[in-house]
Amino acid sequence: WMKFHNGINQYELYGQSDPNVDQLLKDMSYKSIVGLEEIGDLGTQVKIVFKLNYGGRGLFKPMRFDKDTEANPNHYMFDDFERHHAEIAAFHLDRVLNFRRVPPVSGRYVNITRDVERWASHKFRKTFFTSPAKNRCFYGVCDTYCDSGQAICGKPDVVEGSLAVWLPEAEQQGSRQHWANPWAQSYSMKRAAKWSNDSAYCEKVKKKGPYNHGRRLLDVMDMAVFDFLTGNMDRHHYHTFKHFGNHTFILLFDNGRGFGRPRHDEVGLLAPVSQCCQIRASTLKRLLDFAEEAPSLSEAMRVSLARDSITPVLNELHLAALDRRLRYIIETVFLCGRDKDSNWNSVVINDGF
Ligand SMILES: Nc1ncnc2c1ncn2[C@@H]1O[C@H](COP(=O)(O)OP(=O)(O)OP(=O)(O)O)[C@@H](O)[C@H]1O
Ligand SMILES: [Mn+2]
Repeated sequence: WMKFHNGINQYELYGQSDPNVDQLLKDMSYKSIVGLEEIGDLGTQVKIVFKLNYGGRGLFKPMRFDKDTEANPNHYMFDDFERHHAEIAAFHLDRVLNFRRVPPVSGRYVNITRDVERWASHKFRKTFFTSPAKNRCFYGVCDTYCDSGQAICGKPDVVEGSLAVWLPEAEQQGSRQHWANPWAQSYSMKRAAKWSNDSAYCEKVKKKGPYNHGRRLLDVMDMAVFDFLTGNMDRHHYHTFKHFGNHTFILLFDNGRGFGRPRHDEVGLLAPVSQCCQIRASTLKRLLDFAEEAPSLSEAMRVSLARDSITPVLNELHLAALDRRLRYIIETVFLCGRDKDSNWNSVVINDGF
């Protein structure tokens, strides 16, 4: 755990072939839970910070739906539930794409009695009950979805979920800055997002800091590629580590609303790329490699996810969607180059990252 914290640098969360990350993933799946912290104040849905043996800590999001349940198409994104399998798959996708900007996430089986109730405070413990089907359940304390109708239930007391490695605390160089995503989706049922009907939107963003200088705009393009691949519309903000300044990578946690609709491609998520007509050269190369040579993106993901304790994590529909969306991104970039009279130097940017 300490190696992971110490290895975070200005450009990435961990090194390309860091063996410690695989060890960390295993530890998060299997090391004993020795305590917990309740963090109902962190967001709308129930989640728990578990303390593990040997000083580890991780953010647990319990399973609400199995991996084949799709998001309700009549729900706006902000009414969608978080999916633990999306958190796990997003980490693997980020690593397969060589971004290394998502904190490691593992699948984890948790015993509600032994691992949760045992360590729960008085207030938390009052939310535990046995369901009519004789399974052990809890609903926790949080803003919106914490009542007995939305309880998390074990089988009979074991529940599956995702465990994300805890990032360093603010006082240990972990202080994070959060930034509004210029291309955030609309969070209103009545209003369209401001970028969606303004053809000069990108030019306006490009004039403002931190997008007018350095790597940030290209990192936003990478974020769009990533969110389009996962289908996560809930990127209202993004984070950076404060002490690395502005010339640093975008940290991508909170991916639980991805992988909800494998038959649908949310093209609006790619608006930054189609409006700015820019992509980082290393990102495009990575995407082209997956499009043209083996392994395909879906195959690379299948192999990577096979090592998780709750494999397969993604079903075939979600894996196929990754290949389809990958082709769509490449087409979008090619159309940009064509429209700019094949001035590829303004489309594909080699910034050394
Ligand atoms: N791996 C992590 N390490 C440390 N802190 C984290 C980690 N993941 C999340 N957090 C903190 O917990 C907060 C809530 O986490 P997250 O955004 O994943 O949950 P959420 O339920 O989707 O929240 P919201 O409803 O606010 O979007 C984050 O804003 C962040 O401050
Ligand atoms: Mn969220």
